Amino acid sequence: MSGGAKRGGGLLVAGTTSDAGKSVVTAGICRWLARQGVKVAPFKAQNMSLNSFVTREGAEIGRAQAMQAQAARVEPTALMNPVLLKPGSDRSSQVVLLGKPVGEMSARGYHGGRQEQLLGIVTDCLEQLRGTYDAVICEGAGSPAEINLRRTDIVNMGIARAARFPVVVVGDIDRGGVFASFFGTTALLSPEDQSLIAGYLVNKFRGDVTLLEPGMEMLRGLTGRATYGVLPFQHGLGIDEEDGLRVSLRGAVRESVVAPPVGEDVLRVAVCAVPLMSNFTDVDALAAEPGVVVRFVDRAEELADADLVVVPGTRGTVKALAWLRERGLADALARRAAEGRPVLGICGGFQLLGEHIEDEVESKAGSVPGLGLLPVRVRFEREKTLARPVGSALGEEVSGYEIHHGVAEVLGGTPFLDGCRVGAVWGTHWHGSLESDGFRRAFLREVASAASRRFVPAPDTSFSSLREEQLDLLGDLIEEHADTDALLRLIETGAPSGLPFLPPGAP
Ligand SMILES: NC(=O)CC[C@H](N)C(=O)O
Repeated sequence: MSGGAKRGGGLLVAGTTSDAGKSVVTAGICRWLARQGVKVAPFKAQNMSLNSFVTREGAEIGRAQAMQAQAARVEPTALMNPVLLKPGSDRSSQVVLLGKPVGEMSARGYHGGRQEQLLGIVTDCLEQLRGTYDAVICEGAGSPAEINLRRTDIVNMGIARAARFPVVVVGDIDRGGVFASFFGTTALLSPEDQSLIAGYLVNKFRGDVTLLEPGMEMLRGLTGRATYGVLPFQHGLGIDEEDGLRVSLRGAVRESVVAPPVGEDVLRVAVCAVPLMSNFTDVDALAAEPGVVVRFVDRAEELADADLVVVPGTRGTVKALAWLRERGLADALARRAAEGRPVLGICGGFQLLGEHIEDEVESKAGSVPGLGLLPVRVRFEREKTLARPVGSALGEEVSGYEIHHGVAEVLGGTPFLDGCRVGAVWGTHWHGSLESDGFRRAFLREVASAASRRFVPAPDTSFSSLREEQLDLLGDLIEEHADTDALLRLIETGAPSGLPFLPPGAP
């Protein structure tokens, strides 16, 4: 395959549960194949996430697929994630189709018909990718054995069946129950689906593999299927994961780099864990700086010792505003602003720092007063702004991306990217600006000085190199701990024939 002799091979990476590690395994396989000279693309028919990215063509896709494209060393496109569901509540999501929003939909309405119509579209996207790439590594969602959803499935066995792709099921052994999960996941599928389940991949293993080996032998005896690898537990690999419907990251600390701080003080960043937080990955670039400690908070008291408070993006600007007020965070932010202590609002977080919001689109709440910390008026439009702007701030080049319905009219302050700054309160619609190394350092110097901290940013943190290192680590995991010859055979020739059927099958 490495010579590009054969087109259109592939594999579906499914999971026994959400969070089993499908996204990172898919990325690892992409990086390993790319290193072998294989022209490879990632694919996820349908993703549910509030962490999204804008392609060069201006299409919105899940961040996980953009990260996997980088692992594959190819430019991300809408084909790689044709359906993106962005939850707006527990029951409804914005449906983004081929990179553009097409409407809000209830879960019932979606599974009750719409999803079936989408199978044709997503298989068509996969076929287009297969026509261009030697291999397409597909990621499933949740578990392929969600028996209530199988009939309308377009992301697990639905897509594997349409493409006749072999399936490898990833299980998280750290939670226990991995053998039963592998067995049960297989045994609850129809005979036709089971014929594509090639085998298993154990993820997040700690300890001595020889202790696991008898279990894998028994699993082979029970299922007639091989375990393609045992990947060890690794810290710090949570790059651009999906967030599913997780409501809050309250109390979570973003994993920081191991390098010691350069200056005498650390810098504490508190990120308000607003409802429907979008692209909280924006703060990963801060956590990548030695000496910057990033944590998610939801109490006013937690802002007291923070040197910088970030109000991140949200799919519910008006909802987030009400939440900040209810929890006393709004008052704490106003006090900070008055004291000249730094606050950074990004996208939805920027919008709510303004004076006024007119929203007949997202919340349909009409006219809502903002926190009034920035001279900005926001009006929500039906048309979504999707862009990849470049510009400069604090004398440094900045690039970012924009995903929002709200349009901001900036009425004063010092210009800052597309937004403005008043005193120590900064606001912009741009996501990803902190990934620009020079700007991030300059911004952190401003924060340190406003907070009177003897914090010094490291002179050489390169966010893109750190990201590359992580992707390389994922490639190493696959190369060193999976049976890559067997995986390559699967990708090239499909599931082995004669795989046994495990009763009872699909109900
Ligand atoms: N990404 C965001 O934070 C979006 C902000 C807001 N919900 C809008 O659509 O305008």
